[in-house]
Amino acid sequence: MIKVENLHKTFGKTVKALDGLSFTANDGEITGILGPNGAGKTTCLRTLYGLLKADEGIATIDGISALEQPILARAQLGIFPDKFGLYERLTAYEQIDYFASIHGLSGGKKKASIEQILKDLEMEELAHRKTQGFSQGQRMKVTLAQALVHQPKNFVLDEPTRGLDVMSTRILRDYLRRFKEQGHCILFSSHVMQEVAALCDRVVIVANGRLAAEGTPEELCQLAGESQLEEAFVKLIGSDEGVAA
Ligand SMILES: Nc1ncnc2c1ncn2[C@@H]1O[C@H](COP(=O)(O)OP(=O)(O)OP(=O)(O)O)[C@@H](O)[C@H]1O
Repeated sequence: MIKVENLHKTFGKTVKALDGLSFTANDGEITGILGPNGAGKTTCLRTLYGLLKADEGIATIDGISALEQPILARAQLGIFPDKFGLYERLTAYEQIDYFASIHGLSGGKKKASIEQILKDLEMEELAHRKTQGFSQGQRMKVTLAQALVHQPKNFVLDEPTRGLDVMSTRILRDYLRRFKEQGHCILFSSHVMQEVAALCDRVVIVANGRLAAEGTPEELCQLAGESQLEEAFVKLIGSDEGVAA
C-alpha cells in the first residue's frame, strides 16, 4: 500500500509543485494519478522513489517512510521509468541479474527469482540474447523484468505507455491486470484519459499539487454529473489544458 499525506514540495522560491497532496493506493488495485501537465505527478512519484525530499508531509510504502528510510522503502517498490535505459552489450538475463543483485538477491534465490520473472513475462527465449536490436515490446519486457525481479509488493509507473506501440501497450496492460489480481498495489501517472479509464480501479485527480478529486471512474463521473471520464475530469479540475484523450 502506498500512502501520501499532506505532501509539500517547492522548487526555488515560487514553484509549488506539491501543495498538501494526500491519497492512498491500495493493494489489489490499480490506482491512476491523473493530472494536467505540471500538476505535480512526477514530483510525487520521485518523492516515493526517494529521489526527492518533500518539504513537509508523509509518504509511506507498506508503512515504511520514503522520506526517513528511503532505501528500505525503495526495496518494497518496483519502478518502471519513462525511458528504457538498457545496456545493449548485455543479454536480457545479465541485465535482470544485475538489478537482482542491486536488490540484494544472490545464489539460488536470485536464480529462482530471475527464472520466475522470465517465465511470467514469457521471455525465456529472449533471455540469452544481447538486447541490442530488441523490438520495443522486447525492450519493455526487459524493463518490466528488471523492475520486478525482487518481487516487490508495490509497482509505480510514470506515464508507462508514453512512446509505446499498440502491441507493447497491450502486453503491459495485460501484465498490470495480472499483477493486480495477485494482490499487488499498482500506481501509475498518466494524462491519457482512455488508458486511465480502461485500467484503473481508482483515480486520483491532481491539479496544482493538490488532490482535486478521487474515486472510481464511475464515482468521478457521478460526482461531476457527466457520463464520460474526460468530461468529468475537465469539470473537476476546471480546465482541459495538458490532457490527452
Ligand atoms: N527539478 C525541478 N526544478 C524546478 N521546478 C521543477 C522541478 N521538477 C518539477 N518542477 C516544477 O514543478 C511543477 C510540477 O512538475 P511535475 O513534473 O511534477 O508535473 P507533472 O504533473 O508530472 O507534469 P507532466 O504531466 O507535464 O509530466 C512544474 O511546475 C514543474 O515545472
